Amino acid sequence: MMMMGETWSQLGSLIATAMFLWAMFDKYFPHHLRSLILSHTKNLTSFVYPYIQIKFPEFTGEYFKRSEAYAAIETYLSSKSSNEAKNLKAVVVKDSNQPVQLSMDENEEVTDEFEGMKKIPPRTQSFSFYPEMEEKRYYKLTFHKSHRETLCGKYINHVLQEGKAITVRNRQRKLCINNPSQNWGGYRSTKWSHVTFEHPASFDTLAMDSKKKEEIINDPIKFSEGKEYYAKIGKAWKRGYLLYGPPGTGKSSMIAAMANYLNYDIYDLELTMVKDNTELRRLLIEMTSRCIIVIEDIDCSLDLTGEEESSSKVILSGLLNFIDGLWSTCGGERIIVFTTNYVDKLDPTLVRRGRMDMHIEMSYCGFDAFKVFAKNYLDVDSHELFETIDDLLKEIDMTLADVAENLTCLKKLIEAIKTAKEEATKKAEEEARLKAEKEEKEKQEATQEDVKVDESLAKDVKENGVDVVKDDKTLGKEVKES
Ligand SMILES: Nc1ncnc2c1ncn2[C@@H]1O[C@H](COP(=O)(O)OP(=O)(O)OP(=O)(O)O)[C@@H](O)[C@H]1O
Ligand SMILES: [Mg+2]
Repeated sequence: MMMMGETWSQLGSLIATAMFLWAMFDKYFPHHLRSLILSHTKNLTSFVYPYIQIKFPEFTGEYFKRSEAYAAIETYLSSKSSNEAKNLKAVVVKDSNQPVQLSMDENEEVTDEFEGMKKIPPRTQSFSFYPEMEEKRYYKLTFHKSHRETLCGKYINHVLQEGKAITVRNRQRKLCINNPSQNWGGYRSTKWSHVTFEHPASFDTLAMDSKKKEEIINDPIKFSEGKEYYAKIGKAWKRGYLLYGPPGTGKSSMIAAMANYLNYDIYDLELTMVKDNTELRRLLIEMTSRCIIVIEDIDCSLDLTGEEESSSKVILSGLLNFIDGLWSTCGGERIIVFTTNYVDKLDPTLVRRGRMDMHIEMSYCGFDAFKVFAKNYLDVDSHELFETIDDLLKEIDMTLADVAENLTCLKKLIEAIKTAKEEATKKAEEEARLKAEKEEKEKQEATQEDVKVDESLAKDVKENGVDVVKDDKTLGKEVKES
């Protein structure tokens, strides 16, 4: 404790002396002498520490969008740091040529070499990684001032380009979901959590009408190649699809096939977790480009009836603003997909043409769709039973999920379709019976009501001696008299 007290008192007197000297310097040295001394001090400092430092913060802008430069440096360093840094972070990556990817841990520093500048002591340039108290993370590039020109231009470009190239090489697509809002706060918290997207669906495995499928495939392909076209016509580079149809007809499979084909990330936006427009905007701004934003069951997500009305309307307006308002231009190269089982329930403003560029109906299994399944599941291109199946499918609405489930062999499928048909017939008969019963009951109730009215009228006549007809006449007389 004594030692501590002494240190503090020494420090105090040191500060007091420094302040006294500064005050004397400020008071007695003429202005020109002062600037001369200051410039010499600067030169001296630069001689003693001839390094320049550049910071690359993780987040930029009002909404703290994660900086692309930061991400590129992070990736670039992951390829450099494993030889040098002592503290590393490991991420296991499936199906990659590098199953474990290492990157610099916090407070680490690595030295890099560029264009033969490695001989210059003590180091050419180094990146350090510092989390501060407020958790603002950044990479700091330190280099000798004699390399300023090369390093500020060429080297930084090299790092960013290399970082992006590594990202493309190691690219694993992400399936992101929005976090519950209580997890927000601080710089480091992300609005999205992600897992690696590994859905096996492709346009080849997607069963549907072949002509329709071709149209659908061509559209996103044209879109993804259309950067110049969108710039030329002055439209934001994005496209909206509305997928509608009964459950189990392939809406989610279609989204997965699109993402796999285009090599896009998927952002599965759960609107019911979004509390207001600000939150929505922050989520949307944090998405990477080249992604598909999916809002499943949009009719359930935006409950426009009852208590939820006001907040849902706000979210709806924010969503529309993002689809084709000013916010739509941020990010670029995005596909927005809404799915619903009930297209009629949707707010017309949301699905009007131009807002959702393509409305795609996913319907029950037809013969074309069945043929895709037969090929994929059984490796059969044609078969004598195909005709029977074609006829049966025309008579019954069967979802693709049900067909897929029963496609262990053609005979079993035929049995399943027949059973489904019988069940559907029974169900229809039962519904017709219930409807007839209901109508009959309503008819009977109506008759009983009429009888009751007649009885009460007769009672009135009996008790009061009032006759309706007579009463009417009396009334007519009164009117005339008045
Ligand atoms: N068109 C299709 N092509 C290939 N497989 C399909 C298709 N439709 C359905 N399936 C099969 O049925 C399963 C369910 O399909 P999917 O989840 O895509 O349906 P959905 O239309 O999104 O249903 P929901 O409306 O319930 O979300 C899939 O895992 C897939 O195996
Ligand atoms: Mg689905």
